[in-house]
Amino acid sequence: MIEAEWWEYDDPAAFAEAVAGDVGFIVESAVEARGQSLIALPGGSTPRPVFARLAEARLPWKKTTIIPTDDRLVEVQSELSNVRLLAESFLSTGARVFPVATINPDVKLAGNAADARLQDLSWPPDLVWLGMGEDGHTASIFAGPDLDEALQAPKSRRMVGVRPDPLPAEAPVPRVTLTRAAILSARTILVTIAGEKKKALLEQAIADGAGSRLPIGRVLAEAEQPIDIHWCRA
Ligand SMILES: O=C(O)[C@H](O)[C@@H](O)[C@H](O)[C@H](O)COP(=O)(O)O
Repeated sequence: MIEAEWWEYDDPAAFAEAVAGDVGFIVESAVEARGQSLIALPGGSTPRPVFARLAEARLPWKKTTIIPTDDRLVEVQSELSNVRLLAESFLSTGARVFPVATINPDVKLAGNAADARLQDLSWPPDLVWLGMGEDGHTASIFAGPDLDEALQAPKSRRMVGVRPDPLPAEAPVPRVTLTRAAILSARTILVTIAGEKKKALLEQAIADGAGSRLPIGRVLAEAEQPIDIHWCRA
């Protein structure tokens, strides 16, 4: 049974402030305990106001590495690039923003390259922060041909390449994504969603757990750590 703790907000500003505060606490605690922090941040639109607040916080950024939970296989200057948003949001803080995507027509090779890059990092992440799509995907773990590989990858495998089918309308490109094992290795897992529809979907995924038809339910079902869910009504 997934142990989920829900935090609910009516006001987007309160949501952004609370999540930025939690992430900042994780970064500070990690640097205090281990001299460095590694956080994995999601793409999408929900996190953007949080990134803006977080980047203003006085944190040990120079001892912090930021990776995308997943990224699209596009040029870094593309609007679709997650690492581009992370660089725009956090490079000015002095944090290291660590790209994982390479342009490769063979998504499996792109996945191998991304995994090799992450093998160079001190693991596990102090935080994996996830969003969720209206189809229940999380990171770039989608239902479809690559789901089992992302779910069943061994603990040593940190990223895989995927080509969702159908390609998601908001970013119809192949991707690399953290595997379930990599997500669950995190010291802390945090999920942010907005709107009633996604709340109901995530509640169902959590209730269904390993039997969920939604990727996020399958990912979180094996979690041993409690999952903090921040939901903004608006
Ligand atoms: O690369 C991505 O698109 C994200 O990692 C993805 O998993 C995102 O978190 C969800 O699609 C939710 O996106 P919104 O926050 O925009 O709803």
